[in-house]
Amino acid sequence: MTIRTEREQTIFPHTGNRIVANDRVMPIISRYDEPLVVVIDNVASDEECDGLMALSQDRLRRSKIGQSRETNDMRTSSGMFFEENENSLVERMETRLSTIMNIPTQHADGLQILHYQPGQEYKAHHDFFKQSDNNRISTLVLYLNDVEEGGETLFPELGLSVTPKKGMAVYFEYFYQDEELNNKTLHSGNPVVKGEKWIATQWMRRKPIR
Ligand SMILES: O=C(O)CCC(=O)C(=O)O
Ligand SMILES: [Fe+2]
Repeated sequence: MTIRTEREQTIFPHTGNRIVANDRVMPIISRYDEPLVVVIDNVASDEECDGLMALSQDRLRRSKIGQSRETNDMRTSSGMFFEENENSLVERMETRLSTIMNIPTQHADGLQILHYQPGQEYKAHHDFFKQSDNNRISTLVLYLNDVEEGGETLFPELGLSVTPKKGMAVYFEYFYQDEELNNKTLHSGNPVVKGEKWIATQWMRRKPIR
C-alpha cells in the first residue's frame, strides 16, 4: 500500500460555495475529495431539463455498452446521443458543462440522454475504458427529473449515494496518477423503484475528439 501525504492535482478548479458561469450561478452542495466527486445544484433550469427530455424521447433506443456496443444486462436503460451542437439547447448545455468540467467542448463525447423505467438500472462500472489512446477523464451526470424512489447514483467504494434531483448534477474525475483512485470512481445507477429517471451524461476525453 502506498501512503500519500499530498493530494493529487484535480481537473476541477472551482473552490468556494458556487460555480459562476456566464449565464448561471450553481451552488456546490457536497464534495468527496479523493477521488473528487462534487454535487452541484442548479446546473440546468426546469425548462432546460424538460427540453432535453422532449428532444430525445422519440430517439431512445435500448442502451449499448462499452466499445463493443452490445446490449447487455449491465445496463437496461434506453438512451440516445445528441450530435455535437445539434441545436441551441444542446449547444448551451455543452458550453455550460465545459465551464463546470474545465475542459474544452472539443474533448466532449456527444451529450447522452438515458431513460430508466421501474426496475431498470446501470450496474457498477467505470466510465473509462481498459484500453484507449484517447480515454475518458471525467463525467458529469445531470438529473433531468425527480425520481420518486430509487435511481440513486451509487459509488460503492466510497459509500456515497447521490439522490436524483431535477437540475442537479454529480461530477467526478478519474485522471489521477494513482490508478487506485481512478478505480474508486466505480459507480452504478441503482434500479428505479417508483417513477422514472432521466439523466444527461457528459464525458470528457483526454484529447480533442471533435
Ligand atoms: O444513472 C446514473 O445515475 C449513472 C449513469 C452513468 O453511470 C453513466 O451514464 O455513465
Ligand atoms: Fe457511468
